[in-house]
Amino acid sequence: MTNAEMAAADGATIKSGAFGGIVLMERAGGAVADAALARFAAAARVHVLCGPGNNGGDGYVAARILAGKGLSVRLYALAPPKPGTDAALAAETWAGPVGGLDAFAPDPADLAIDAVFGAGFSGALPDPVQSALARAVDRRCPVLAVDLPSGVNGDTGQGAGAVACAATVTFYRRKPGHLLYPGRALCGETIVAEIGVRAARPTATFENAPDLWRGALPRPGADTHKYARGAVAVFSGPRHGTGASRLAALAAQRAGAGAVTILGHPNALDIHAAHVTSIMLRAWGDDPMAALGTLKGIGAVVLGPGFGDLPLARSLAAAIVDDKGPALVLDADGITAFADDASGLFDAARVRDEPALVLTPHAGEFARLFPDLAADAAAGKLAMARAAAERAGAVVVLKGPDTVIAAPDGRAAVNANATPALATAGSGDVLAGAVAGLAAQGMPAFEAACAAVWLHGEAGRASGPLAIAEDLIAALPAHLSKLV
Ligand SMILES: NC(=O)C1=CN([C@@H]2O[C@H](COP(=O)(O)OP(=O)(O)OC[C@H]3O[C@@H](n4cnc5c(N)ncnc54)[C@H](O)[C@@H]3O)[C@@H](O)[C@H]2O)[C@@H](O)CC1
Ligand SMILES: [K+]
Repeated sequence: MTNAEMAAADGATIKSGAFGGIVLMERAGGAVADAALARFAAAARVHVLCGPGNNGGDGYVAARILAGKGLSVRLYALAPPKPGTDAALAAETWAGPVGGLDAFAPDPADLAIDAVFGAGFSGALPDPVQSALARAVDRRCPVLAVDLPSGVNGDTGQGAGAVACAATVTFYRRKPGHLLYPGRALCGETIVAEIGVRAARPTATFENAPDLWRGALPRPGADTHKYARGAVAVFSGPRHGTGASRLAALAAQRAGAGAVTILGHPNALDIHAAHVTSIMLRAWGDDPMAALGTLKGIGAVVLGPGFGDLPLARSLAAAIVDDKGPALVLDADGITAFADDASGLFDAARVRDEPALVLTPHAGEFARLFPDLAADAAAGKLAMARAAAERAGAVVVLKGPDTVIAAPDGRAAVNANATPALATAGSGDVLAGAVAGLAAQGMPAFEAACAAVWLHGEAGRASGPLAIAEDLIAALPAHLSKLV
């Protein structure tokens, strides 16, 4: 849930009359105290740093509970809570002294609880907070964050001046900032505490996990045949650039597509022929689009990996999207081909009721296609991907350690299972092929992209830190077959 969605859920829960805000705050502070006792019960002293809002309120509650359990607790406030708020009520229950942040002098054997800012934070971290947090790091005192490490924006994960925490206790649902970098790394272990909040309305933001798309995975019936199981076409690069398209084609097969064909210039197909067996090869003459037209029942096309010829990629992609035929996964050179002007492609893509175009840019390619969105870095990766998806009428897979998958209807998922092993040549080609393999089997584009990104992450984990792209392909089926 975004910060605003969480505030709305809090508000609706309180309005429902089940219990007041102070009860939620007692539960939130109680969950923080529980986490502190479970992980840092031996702390010589517990320093609680409180801000002026409800995040600080949670801190006063936690301080009172921990002191009641016999721990040596000190409390420091950036500013007193505003009168009349739940935080002011919570502060009244703290009977001990309140120091200023400058009095905070931690030791390595202590614990610091960061209750300065949470969901209500935006903008820049004030200097006194930044220097207090930096003292905890300098003095090697572990930090337990309430809701978010102070300075991390819950919507974007951006966090200038925030420090890496040992653990973070958040409430009800994680926020995008817990999954997007650098926030994800700054949170440490993230603990989600149920405090009795109930959602006001459904959210459009998800962690990418099988629950989101499992129901849409292809499950072929007994009467199926190879073309009905999903036919994919992959455009090859030139003679000395065939590997990327081969990886995409193999990945499409391993994602379950029943018939995969590589289309290419005859001299490139000679190279493919020496490598592949169950993949079909189709030569194009002067007209690659006509060659595509001769293939049976194509459900998805991959264009871009190792393709090389940008003008040809541009005209092919435009023709495929105009045709309202198969889904198109546009990757790598296919994206770069539209760097100067993608408006025609996007206009044609937006006509479809269901998105049939999938763009899989990394940050650099994204900036080529959407320079204005990329320039507004403060908006964050999630907002960027959402705006791009809406503009392009496409599912946008904005790749990275925290890949965001966004649909034109506003849904977006943040992926969290990737490992550095995926940063290897050909890894993106495998992903593009897996998206196409699933889409060709009739999976809607958003679900297909989410599933492919997740399976790619699992394949990376299973293949270990030294995985190469070929290993990822080999590891795909084990993870997919567990889910169908
Ligand atoms: N009923 C609720 O809404 C609940 C909220 N909870 C806690 O409440 C928190 C959210 O509370 P709030 O909405 O009061 O927000 P916060 O307590 O996160 O921060 C709001 C305060 O910080 C100030 N602030 C924001 N950005 C600043 C900046 N750049 N520089 C200086 N000051 C800045 C604001 O003026 C305001 O005083 C959550 O993170 C969670 O910890 C929990 O107690 C559970 C229940
Ligand atoms: K905090």
